[in-house]
Amino acid sequence: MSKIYVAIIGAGGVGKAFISQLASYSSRNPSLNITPILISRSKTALISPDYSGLSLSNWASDLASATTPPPAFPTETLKFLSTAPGPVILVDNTSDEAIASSYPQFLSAGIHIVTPNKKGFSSSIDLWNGIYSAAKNGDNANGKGGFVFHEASVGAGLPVLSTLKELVETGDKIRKIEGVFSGTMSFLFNSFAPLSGDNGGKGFAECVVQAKELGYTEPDPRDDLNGLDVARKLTILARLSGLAVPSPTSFPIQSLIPSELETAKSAEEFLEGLPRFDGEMTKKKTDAEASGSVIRYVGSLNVERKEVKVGLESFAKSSSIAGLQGSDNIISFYTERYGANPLIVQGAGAGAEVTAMGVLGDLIKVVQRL
Ligand SMILES: NC(=O)C1=CN([C@@H]2O[C@H](COP(=O)(O)OP(=O)(O)OC[C@H]3O[C@@H](n4cnc5c(N)ncnc54)[C@H](OP(=O)(O)O)[C@@H]3O)[C@@H](O)[C@H]2O)C=CC1
Ligand SMILES: N[C@@H](CC=O)C(=O)O
Ligand code: NA
Repeated sequence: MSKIYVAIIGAGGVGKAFISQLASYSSRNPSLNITPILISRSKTALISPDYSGLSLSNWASDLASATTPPPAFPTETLKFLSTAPGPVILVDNTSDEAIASSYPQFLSAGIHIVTPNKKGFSSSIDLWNGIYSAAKNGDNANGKGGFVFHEASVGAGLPVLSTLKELVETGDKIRKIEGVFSGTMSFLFNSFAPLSGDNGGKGFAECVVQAKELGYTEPDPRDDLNGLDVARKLTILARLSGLAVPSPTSFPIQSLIPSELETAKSAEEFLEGLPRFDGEMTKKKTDAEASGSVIRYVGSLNVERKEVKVGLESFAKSSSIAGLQGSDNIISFYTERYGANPLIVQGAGAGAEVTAMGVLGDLIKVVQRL
């Protein structure tokens, strides 16, 4: 079989785990001739200019000592990838909006895209339409377009988008989707406000720092705490359910960022100031406890009523949402076929390894279609 070229942009938490899973997949499937030709971070890159391929054994130390800047995006990168002598899969492991905005160009050039980056699918509806009109698994089925898959953009490696697509494609009607959609928010409230009520004296800000250290948060944790990460995931689910939500800010979102910290100039400045507001979150927690409940950050999409909502709610301790552990997500699909008993997907919704699994799973979907 001819070579399958892979270009990897972003080598942070998810990127590193992805490369290690790809190396293992590639060695278990040598006949596929998986050939990495680009591994880049924001300032440096490893490039194989003659397309012979990069070694995945020492890539981390090679990249750490590299001085070559990444090819300019999109023009130089597009030129390099579109002149490869075989199929190319671009893996975007960043959360960069500018990279996501170029997906239509790459797809139109026949380059396949797999990514956990939500930005392309949850920003303006025009970008969404641009991506799906260029993609082979969109409106460009008979053209030269590349395939695009983004399972890890919602619920990390959990089969959320594949489940939803299959429900829709087989003719079921989605009525409502609801649950916990953020690994960070799940971890925060499961550890700050556990069912037992006793969290060992941890403040909310301390839990946020821990979520960041565990690799659950977005590169800037304010993107989780302001509710936008969950709003983006619901935007993606809404669009796949047939609701053309114009943008992720076109419905109510409850932010957990104290108004005094809205002007913080960096994530570091924000995290430094956050402990001053621990009392506010502790009050919400104790108010809920007084009525035998716990607080959890949830979202819901009511397709029939065209309503999307994102925010904090109180849940009875016996409910499945209150009983989640760690970074677990729980996503309930209420559909015509499933009736009153929803189809439920549950499990870790953040973390490098489970997210990388979703990205590699998408790469395998592309490979199977080549
Ligand atoms: N972490 C998780 O649990 C989950 C993450 N995701 C998504 O996965 C993506 C990656 O997350 P994560 O790995 O945690 O984030 P990190 O911050 O750990 O990594 C991001 C990587 O992207 C690189 N990068 C950023 N901009 C550019 C650019 N313009 N060109 C090249 N490289 C760039 C960074 O470079 P540098 O190293 O130089 O800073 C870094 O290597 C995000 O879109 C996130 O939403 C989705 C589901 C779960
Ligand atoms: N920051 C996100 C990562 C996955 O999308 C989360 O916590 O869920
Ligand atoms: Na997923």
